[in-house]
This record gives sequence, structure tokens and C-alpha cells, in this order.
Amino acid sequence: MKISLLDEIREKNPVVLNISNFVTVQDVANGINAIGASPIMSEEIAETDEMVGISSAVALNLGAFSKPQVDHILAMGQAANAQHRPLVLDPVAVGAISYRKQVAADLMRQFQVDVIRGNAGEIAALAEVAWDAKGIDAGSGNADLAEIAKTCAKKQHAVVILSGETDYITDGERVVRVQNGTPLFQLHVGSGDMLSSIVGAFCAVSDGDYFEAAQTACLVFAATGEIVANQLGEERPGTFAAQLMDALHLVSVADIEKIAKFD
Ligand SMILES: Nc1ncnc2c1ncn2[C@@H]1O[C@H](COP(=O)(O)OP(=O)(O)OP(=O)(O)O)[C@@H](O)[C@H]1O
Ligand SMILES: Cc1ncsc1CCO
Ligand SMILES: [Mg+2]
Repeated sequence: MKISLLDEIREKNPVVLNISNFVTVQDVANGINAIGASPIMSEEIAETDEMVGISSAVALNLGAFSKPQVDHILAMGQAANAQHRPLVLDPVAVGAISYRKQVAADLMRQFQVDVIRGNAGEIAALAEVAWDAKGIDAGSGNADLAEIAKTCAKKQHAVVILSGETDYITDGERVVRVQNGTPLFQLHVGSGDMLSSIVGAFCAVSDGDYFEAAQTACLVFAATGEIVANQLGEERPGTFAAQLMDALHLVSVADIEKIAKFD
């Protein structure tokens, strides 16, 4: 865990390029901005190489795509590989919709992702472990979450984040658990999307250690939400979303160190 990466984001202000979804695009852009990186979104395949060229990380969100956008996502992933930019994938609802799972699998055969960030339902689907996912939510199941994450990481040769009440971060061998957070995250649609793009920001300043970047992103994001909830209580999701933006901007390495819970 290298919490000082937070300061490096603020020093370097890396550009994070996103394929986002129309539901949460504003939260994703502002989340990246608030933490100290610089967001850019793209919807045009013709600008792909240039866009990747000016970016220090690429985050692909599969939240809501049409067929032409799949071509764009593919081009972006391949350009990220060709230009050696860290590549994060958020496989939204692949556990609930078989078409999405097929698209995600097809894409991952054609480019190499560095980090996959999803909830239990999404990561179980990519790991081919039985699980009852529910729409964009994790759903329910009784398989071991750390094992699911490890299976997915080995299958895709990527760092995997399985987020939820506990976040499991694994490279397929080692597993780190982050215990911080607040149930308020579940009441704000797009918390997961924000986390995935913020993982991109940490990867951008990580010197290639994406396992460490992924752990640190999970800790900083979850602990920041916990700090907000400690003041606010757990019944105000609207206020939480606004205060989370403020807190992502204000939170310091020392604040995170004080409440960090991981092993
Ligand atoms: N019950 C919980 N308690 C504490 N923290 C939680 C809880 N559920 C989720 N989180 C935190 O919420 C953040 C988003 O993770 P989550 O697993 O909810 O993503 P998601 O399901 O993809 O969300 P969405 O698709 O709505 O954006 C993570 O930082 C995670 O640690
Ligand atoms: C609600 C919803 N539907 C598709 S994407 C999305 C936002 C969470 O990613
Ligand atoms: Mg999600």
C-alpha cells in the first residue's frame, strides 16, 4: 500500500481518458477532477490514437454501449496497449446480461487489460463461478470472494478488484482486503464507476505497479467515503454524493492513514 500516490496524483495531475456511460459520466469526470487528476471523455473513434497519446491512463466502462461504441472501445483498448498506457475495465452488469458478458470476453481477447474492477456479480461472471447477480448490483451467492477474484485474475492475467463491503484486490496470487467504506456508496449509483476511473488515476502515477495502485485507490476511495459518513450518518445519499466530491478534493494522506483498515 502506497498512500503517498495520492500526493503524486495531485502533483502530476495525470490525464485519465474514459469511455463512460450516460448515467454516471458527470460523477466520473468530477470524481477524477476532485481527487487531483484530469478527466477527458471520448465518443468518436477517429480521435482514438490522439486521445490515448495525451493520456496517462485509460478507463473503459461497459455501463451502456451500443454496437458502434463497441468498435470504439476496442480501438481504445488496442491503442492503450500499443501506446503502453495502463488500461482499466469496468464490466458493468456482465453477471446479469449474457450479451454483455460475451462482449466483455470478446474485447478482452483482443486487448490486454491491466486492472478489472467490478462487484461480486461481475467478477464471478468473468471467473465463471456460479453467482446470482442483480442488474448493476452485486446480487447474492455463497462462493468465497477472495477465490472468485483470484480465479478471475488468473483467467484474464490482470489485477482484479472485487469491490463491496470489503474490497478484494488480487494479482492472482496475493490478496489484499480493504475494510473501509460505508453502505452509502450503494445508495449512490456510480460509486463503482467513480472508483474504476480513480483506479486509472492511481495507475497513471504508479510506475507500472498496478497491484499497488489498485489497492491504494480502493483504500483512498473507501476511506474517504467513510470519513464523510462518520460526520453525516447513513441516511442522506444525496448529501453524501456532494460531500464525497468535497472530501475527495480535501482528504490528505494523513487522514487516510488514520482510519485505514486493510490486511
Ligand atoms: N456495504 C458496503 N459497505 C462499505 N462500503 C461499500 C459497501 N458496498 C460498496 N462499498 C464501497 O463502494 C464503492 C463502490 O463499490 P461497489 O461494489 O458498490 O460498486 P458497483 O456495484 O459497481 O457500483 P455502481 O455500479 O452502482 O457504480 C467501493 O469503494 C466499495 O468499497
Ligand atoms: C444504472 C446504470 N445502467 C447502466 S450503467 C448504470 C450506472 C452504473 O454503472
Ligand atoms: Mg458498477
